[in-house]
Amino acid sequence: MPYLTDRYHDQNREAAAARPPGAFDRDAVAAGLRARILGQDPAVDAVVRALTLATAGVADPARPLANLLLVGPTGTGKTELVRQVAAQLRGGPEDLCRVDMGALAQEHYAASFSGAPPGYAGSKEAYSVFERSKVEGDAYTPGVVLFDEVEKAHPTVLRALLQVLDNGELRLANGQERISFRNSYVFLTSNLGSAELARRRRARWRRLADRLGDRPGAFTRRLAERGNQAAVSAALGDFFDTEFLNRIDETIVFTEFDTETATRIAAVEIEELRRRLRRRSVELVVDDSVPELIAERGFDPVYGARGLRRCLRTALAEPVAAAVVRRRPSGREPITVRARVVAGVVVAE
Ligand SMILES: Nc1ncnc2c1ncn2[C@@H]1O[C@H](COP(=O)(O)OP(=O)(O)OP(=O)(O)O)[C@@H](O)[C@H]1O
Repeated sequence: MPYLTDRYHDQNREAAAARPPGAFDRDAVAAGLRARILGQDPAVDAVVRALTLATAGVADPARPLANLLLVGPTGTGKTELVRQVAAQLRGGPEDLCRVDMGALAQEHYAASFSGAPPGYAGSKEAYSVFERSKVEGDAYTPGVVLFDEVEKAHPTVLRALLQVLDNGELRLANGQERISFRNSYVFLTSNLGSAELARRRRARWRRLADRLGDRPGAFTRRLAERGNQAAVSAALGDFFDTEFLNRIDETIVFTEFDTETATRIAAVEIEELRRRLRRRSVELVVDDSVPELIAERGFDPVYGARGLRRCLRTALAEPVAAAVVRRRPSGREPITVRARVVAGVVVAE
């Protein structure tokens, strides 16, 4: 007799196949992702391609809707892209099942991936690291699953993950239940190859510095990108079995971004701050010099955009907060705060 959960998943898949046509607006999704993920157009395009293939029903029904491996340096938008996919397809950027594979590096924690075996505490409750509703979605909504820093997981977890990537199912260790990933987009992130990319970048800059004035043209850039792809593939090939890599539909390489992209990201983050303040009746007016200052101070190619947020807090949010409490120690009457750069620091008044 088939498991009840199997029946549920079969129904789930049929229902998913019957999603009303037009529910996925490719252009709107692409524009939404591009507005939030800056300087990584090839990565956004690759994800939109995968979503389109799956929505058109081209994907193998016995596997996840797509298995995508996102690789590249820290702070370049890998996790953020998955969050934005969840925002586009589900209830918001937090509406996804995120599994921190770094936390499953040791064998005794690794067991939580597929739950407790029979006879162990928790086996009846079928606990695992997965939130079923976010993995399985429903008739109109796909699941979104993110396995972060996949290279850090214990080998037993990687073996179980293979099941997920291959059959779109995870049999829980209690032997009685399964979680279906067949209606999910599965994303995996990894920093493998990043050290090599950084080394290549340094070498490139050294060569360029030697030839002062010789700016990289489109051809040189394409050549460098191809070299980056090859460096990442080599690092992945050294670490993962071919068996694992063969189950990935596409490997998407994120690249380090430049100061111009960092300035645009700073502007997006500032917009977010303005929205938060507006909810408290504070209108923040920011001079163009502010995002430039934040990008200049907070951006470091090694840490990507991670430093930007920290810098935004210390360089802009703190003086703005001080201005708000100075001018409006209590109450909620609307005020306008202007922020501009004076002698290298943000002045808010
Ligand atoms: N390309 C980008 N466009 C817009 N914002 C970005 C981009 N990259 C990074 N950010 C910002 O930086 C923060 C950190 O980025 P994110 O978590 O996506 O990094 P990551 O590539 O997943 O790094 P890690 O490998 O360390 O997990 C995000 O919350 C986002 O605000």
